[in-house]
Amino acid sequence: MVSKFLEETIGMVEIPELHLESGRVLKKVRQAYAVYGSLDARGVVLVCHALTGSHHVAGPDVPGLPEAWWDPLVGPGKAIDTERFCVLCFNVLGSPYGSTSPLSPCDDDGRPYGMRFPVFSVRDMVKAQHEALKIIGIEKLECVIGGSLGGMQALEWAVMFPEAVKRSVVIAAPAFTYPQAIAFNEVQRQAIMADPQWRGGDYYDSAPPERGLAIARMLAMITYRSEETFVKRYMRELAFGAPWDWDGKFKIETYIHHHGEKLVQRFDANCYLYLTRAMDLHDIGEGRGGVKKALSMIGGQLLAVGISSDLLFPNWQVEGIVSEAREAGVEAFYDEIESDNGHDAFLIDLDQLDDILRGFWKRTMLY
Ligand SMILES: CC(=O)SCCNC(=O)CCNC(=O)[C@H](O)C(C)(C)COP(=O)(O)OP(=O)(O)OC[C@H]1O[C@@H](n2cnc3c(N)ncnc32)[C@H](O)[C@@H]1OP(=O)(O)O
Ligand SMILES: N[C@@H](CCO)C(=O)O
Repeated sequence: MVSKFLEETIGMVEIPELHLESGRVLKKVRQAYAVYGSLDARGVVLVCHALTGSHHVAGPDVPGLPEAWWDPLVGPGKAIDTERFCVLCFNVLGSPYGSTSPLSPCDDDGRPYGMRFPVFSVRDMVKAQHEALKIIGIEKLECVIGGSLGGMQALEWAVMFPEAVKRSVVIAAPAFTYPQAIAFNEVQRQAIMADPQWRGGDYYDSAPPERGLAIARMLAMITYRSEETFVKRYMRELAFGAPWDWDGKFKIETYIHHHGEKLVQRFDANCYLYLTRAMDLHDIGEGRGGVKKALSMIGGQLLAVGISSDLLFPNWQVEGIVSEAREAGVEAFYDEIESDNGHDAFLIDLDQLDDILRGFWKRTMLY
């Protein structure tokens, strides 16, 4: 029977023990997830979310979760078609939207872990998702797809579990995080840590470090857009006042302030520290004899999608995955979103992404 509406189920799986790359062990690890369509569908598509996203990928608002971020792409008849596939997304380890994170109670005293939470990696996120899928009863994935941090997860999925992943789509993510991106992340973390309200991460009984987190997001927004966008939208226009009196602001200033103020209402500063650290640690070649050797482990087909104006993870870094993967004998394709919107184009230019995905499905005979 064909259903006209998107059906979403929010669930939770608990993994008894998760052995992290660092050697630390987390017990009773919770993985919140969303499922779209029926688990009896012909196959499963796993969607991986980015830094501040959640497992709520599509559909109407869900209380406690941010607005759906890929609604135009996921649903009946859409590029990620919930009438053909069961679509699943996990809230990543370390995120504040339900999965185990620095907000979770620590075994020692029942208080939130804060900075006592172990540093974890993208591989740990993927390992947790793999364990959770086993509990749910899913062994094979028609496709794993994600952008940014989600793209890092999709690539790790393809390398770590080649027997399970038939296709992977890596959008706006590199094979490893280059130094400039680590530098951007470090400035953001320092903004949080310099906020006196951060208190070494132990702020759960007091006011949270909103100022620091807002400044972190302000910088991040500059890396998520592009000079072209800012010139087109704001150029040097004033939002209000006179800038030589300190009471005035350019429109570009009020824009980044707006996004800073919005994030503090929905995100946790310690989670931000840990998730950005996990992005820094991303390197598929690490411990595997280099990037090409790691890519040679991929069993299925790979599509990497760059963004022409991406400042954070420039298109040449994404294209590099494909050239190395081909040399390693993997059936790999490169495509590009042509856009001025910068890194976040994978959340904005969805008509282009729709075409790119449908093209990849055709090429790889998904349908
Ligand atoms: C994939 C994932 O897993 S991550 C989750 C994705 N979601 C987010 O990142 C949430 C934050 N949102 C965003 O970054 C963006 O809104 C996107 C990526 C969703 C869409 O991008 P765009 O369409 O370019 O939106 P834009 O960046 O212009 O933001 C629009 C907001 O800025 C405000 N804004 C625009 N210009 C200005 C300005 N000069 N001064 C103040 N505010 C401004 C708008 O009023 C609007 O506010 P609202 O969101 O409160 O309604
Ligand atoms: N803007 C998105 C993507 C960042 O990579 C987010 O906040 O998660």
